[in-house]
Amino acid sequence: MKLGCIADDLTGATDLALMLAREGLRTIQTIGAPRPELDLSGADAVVAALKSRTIPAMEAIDQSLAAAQILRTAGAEHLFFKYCSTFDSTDEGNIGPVTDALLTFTGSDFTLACPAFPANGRTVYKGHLFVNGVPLHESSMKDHPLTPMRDSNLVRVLQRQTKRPVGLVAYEDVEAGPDAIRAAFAREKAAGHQIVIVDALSDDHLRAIGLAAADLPLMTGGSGVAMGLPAAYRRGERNASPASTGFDAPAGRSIILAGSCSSATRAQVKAAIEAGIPTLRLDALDLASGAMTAGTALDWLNAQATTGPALIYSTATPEEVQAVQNRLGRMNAGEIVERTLAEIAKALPGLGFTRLIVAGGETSGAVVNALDVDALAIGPEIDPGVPWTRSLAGIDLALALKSGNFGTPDFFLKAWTMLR
Ligand SMILES: Nc1ncnc2c1ncn2[C@@H]1O[C@H](COP(=O)(O)OP(=O)(O)OP(=O)(O)O)[C@@H](O)[C@H]1O
Ligand SMILES: O=C(O)[C@@H](O)C(=O)CO
Repeated sequence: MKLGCIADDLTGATDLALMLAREGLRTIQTIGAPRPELDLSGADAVVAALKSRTIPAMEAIDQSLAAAQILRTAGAEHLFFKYCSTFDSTDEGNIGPVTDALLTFTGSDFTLACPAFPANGRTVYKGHLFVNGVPLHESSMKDHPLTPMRDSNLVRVLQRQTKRPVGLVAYEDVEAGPDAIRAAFAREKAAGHQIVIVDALSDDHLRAIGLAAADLPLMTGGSGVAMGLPAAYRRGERNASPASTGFDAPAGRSIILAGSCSSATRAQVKAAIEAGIPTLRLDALDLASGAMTAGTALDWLNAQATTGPALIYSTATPEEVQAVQNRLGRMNAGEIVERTLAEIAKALPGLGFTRLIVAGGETSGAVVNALDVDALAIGPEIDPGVPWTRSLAGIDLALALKSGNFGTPDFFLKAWTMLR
């Protein structure tokens, strides 16, 4: 196995697995660290999806190291730590602490950190992260329910999370190509920097970074910076991207579960409502008081006559989320909603639902754990960063696990048309 990847959330893992598969690596995604009985012998890359983005840093380190050990034992030559393209984290971590621990694990003292993903509007320039052209701290990420991002300067953000000195490889070096990037790595290393934020504004930049960094024992970043790795492993030869074609899915009913409150998900919920999809809104305060339960939602679902997809969502505006968090606390509010969506998900196969779209990384983690899904085969891309997937064992399900901020407004409507 060339590459063992540790992703800090589920939709992030799917995003990375899609990138690697699309660029030509035989890729398997596992939920949690791979179980020993899973046959990984045919895989060039394995992406282990943790749910470690917002847990205490020590726990994130323990889980990441455990996954790293299993991947290494399974033959992984290099490791990749995947986090969000919007660098979701707090001053307590977990990007810095997990990177530190994985550097120590790999016995190395240098890596890069690059969340850029231009296809989804994430670019890094002079160390500053932009989301669709807007500095991170002015984007909707400033209001994220769990990891509000209030500083766009990633050198500063990461330096608050690690004692290892953080440097920058800026646009000029990246633009000049792989050799210049390698020289910049050497320069930064000589200056004592152990982690470098790397600028990237385009896919060409990402491919150049991939070529320059493919030999590092550890890479960290969004899925974008993995784009060049498969070609680097093939020594520069490009892979023809498979066309997005139909995907065989188990027969059954379709449902959308949305726990993401991102602006993209809000637009997708709005479009679904406007298109007349049956919808049920979960109110976080009602869930907390017990006035509404998973049972309420399941009763509603049973009462739906339509054969088309239904939507259950807790998606709310930043003001509504703030009000809920003031009453319940940030993590507690998130957990109450996640627990309810997980409880609903657990009952879905019994009601004949086999085709699911889930919006939100934390939400997807909760839902897929509830459904006992172990590993996923990666299917075609619905939108950049979001593939259809199919469970590899256990209950046969087609799953589209959508990162909060990904997808066009009609995502909840159009994704179904790819299923056969
Ligand atoms: N109405 C609400 N009030 C408060 N918290 C909520 C509400 N709805 C959802 N949440 C919580 O907000 C968090 C959203 O995180 P999640 O990772 O699912 O979405 P996201 O951050 O938009 O997606 P991604 O991580 O893929 O970028 C979850 O913990 C969820 O339970
Ligand atoms: O990198 C991203 O933006 C996504 O893959 C993600 O991690 C969202 O949770």
